[in-house]
Amino acid sequence: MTSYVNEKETLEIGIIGLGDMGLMYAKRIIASGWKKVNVCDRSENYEELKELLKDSGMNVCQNGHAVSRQSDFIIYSVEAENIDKVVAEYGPSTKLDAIVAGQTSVKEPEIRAFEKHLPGDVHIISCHSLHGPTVDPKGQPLVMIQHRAADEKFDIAMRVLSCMESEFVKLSYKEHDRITADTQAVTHLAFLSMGTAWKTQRQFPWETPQYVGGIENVKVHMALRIYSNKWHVYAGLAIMNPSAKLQIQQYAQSVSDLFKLMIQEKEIEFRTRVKKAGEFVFGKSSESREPILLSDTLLDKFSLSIVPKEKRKPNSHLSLLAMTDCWYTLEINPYEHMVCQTPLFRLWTGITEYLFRNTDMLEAAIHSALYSKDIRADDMEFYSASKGWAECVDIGNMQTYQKRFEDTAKFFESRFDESNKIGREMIKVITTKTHK
Ligand SMILES: NC(=O)C1=CN([C@@H]2O[C@H](COP(=O)(O)OP(=O)(O)OC[C@H]3O[C@@H](n4cnc5c(N)ncnc54)[C@H](OP(=O)(O)O)[C@@H]3O)[C@@H](O)[C@H]2O)C=CC1
Ligand SMILES: O=C(O)C(=O)Cc1ccc(O)cc1
Repeated sequence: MTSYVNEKETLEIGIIGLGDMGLMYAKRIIASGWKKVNVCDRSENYEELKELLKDSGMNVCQNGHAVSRQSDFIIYSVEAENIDKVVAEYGPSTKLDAIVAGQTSVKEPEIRAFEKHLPGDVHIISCHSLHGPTVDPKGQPLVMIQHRAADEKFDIAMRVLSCMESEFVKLSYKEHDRITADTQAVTHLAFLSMGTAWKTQRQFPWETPQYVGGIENVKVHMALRIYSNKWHVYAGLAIMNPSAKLQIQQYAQSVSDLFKLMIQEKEIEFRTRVKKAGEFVFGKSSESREPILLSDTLLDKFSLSIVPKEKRKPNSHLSLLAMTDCWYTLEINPYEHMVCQTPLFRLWTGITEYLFRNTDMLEAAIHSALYSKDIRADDMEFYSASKGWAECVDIGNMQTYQKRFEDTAKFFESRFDESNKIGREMIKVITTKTHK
């Protein structure tokens, strides 16, 4: 990649939407020496942001027109739900020959908005950092989509975004949406369902013996991590991704099929189905790999629980058995998606792999799924929750999603700070010690 003399002094970079991701991008771009960074949020936030960012080196603008008129590389970092409206408003002001990108988590609506509202003489390159704003971007995947852009413009975008020190992954927007439907939308659905099931039971999982220790800690902290974030991020990437519906439906179906076999105690059918799926996903292909996850014992230190470890009870791990069943049914190999892994997907695949590679643990889960009456209630609630979430995504109503999300989030609110601290540490450990 050739870089140009004085490029960092002269190239104007614009960011529209100064929420968590937009601000993180702006700070990193400035920190790596780019001198002209024009930013804005909604006009009504202008005065407040101008004051707040007066020493940041950013040029705070009144609105997206001002950013678009003067910037050579503009990144929209707004809610997926708003992308069409926001691009319709500011897109026509885009500077001639500029590059326009978007940071939304789902690309089909973003690309559609760009094609519809941007002038023909601007370049379209999209991007997506596959991690949240509090995760160190270094080494994390950063998807780059050269949709309608000259190579020379794509090089500029890569030079600017190299400040993230992320791993670039070049994809088309369709590939992006297909992969993230699996890595993100389904993963989130499983954690959302766990949260809803716990809430419906009025149960803090760390106070219950079957959720104590080891990989249970991953379930608890990642579920709470999602619920402590903004609902629109998860709603957008599930509801607006055309590829997500099928995968989400299949996950809910897998939960339902397995649960039915469990309550009928159909051991042979259940066992055969679980083993067949496990062989497909984790059999030959994973034997030669280093396991993704750290040991169950190491994960024990990430606990919110005061229940002693000896009091641990077996768990059916219905959520993980269903994930494997879903991958098998859709013939998805999760390892092929690791190029687009998010920390959550890595942990989710990691605990599923851990269960399937540990014969004793898998046996205990199968036995408990079929015969432990005391966890039936939890599994029943998980089954209903996953069905409810899948229906909610299928119907596609953002307000319903918001209500479901916030209802559960409220139940866990008092533990967010504590859990997020542990969750961040967990992600740091798993990404630094076992990356790639
Ligand atoms: N959070 C995450 O973990 C990740 C998020 N993403 C994606 O990045 C995008 C931004 O997410 P995130 O930063 O978390 O969300 P935020 O809600 O924190 O940020 C979005 C910002 O855009 C602002 N905005 C809305 N309309 C306009 C407008 N017309 N002009 C200027 N600003 C506007 C919003 O204002 P207001 O709040 O008033 O609407 C808000 O400040 C989303 O599409 C998300 O899917 C991608 C990777 C990770
Ligand atoms: O790791 C996850 O899946 C997260 O929950 C964080 C996240 C949310 C949205 C994105 O577009 C990318 C990452």
